[in-house]
Amino acid sequence: MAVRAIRGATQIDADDRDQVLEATAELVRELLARNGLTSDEVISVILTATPDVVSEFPAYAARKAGLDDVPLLSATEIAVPGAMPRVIRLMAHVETDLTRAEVRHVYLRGAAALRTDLKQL
Ligand SMILES: C=C(O[C@@H]1C=C(C(=O)O)C=C[C@H]1O)C(=O)O
Repeated sequence: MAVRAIRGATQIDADDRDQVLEATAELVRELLARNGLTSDEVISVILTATPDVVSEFPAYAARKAGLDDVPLLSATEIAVPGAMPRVIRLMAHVETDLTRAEVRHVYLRGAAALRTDLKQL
């Protein structure tokens, strides 16, 4: 069993609380499913939102999505001029037998355009 880091991101259409809740839940769900994980194997998750997203804490959304006993933290992504708007990102540390090469990073919706270099299944 090793500790691995998994990245993910998604994009919402507007800074709307329901969209933050729903898109973050989808991101958490896909991260767990694509990597064969349960919440018991998640050590911690840091979530960021671009500065234009203030309607809800992504960490709250992740807890509501099932990570209820996982340490979570929300933070703001830096405001790089011209960067993609309304993006919620996550970095999860997990315990898994997956090798680093087997880990599936999860880029959903418009955020898929951020990392076209990553293999996605
Ligand atoms: C490209 C992304 O956005 C930014 C760039 C990153 C990178 O180059 O690794 C990571 C997070 C963000 O600061 C991303 O989320 O993957």
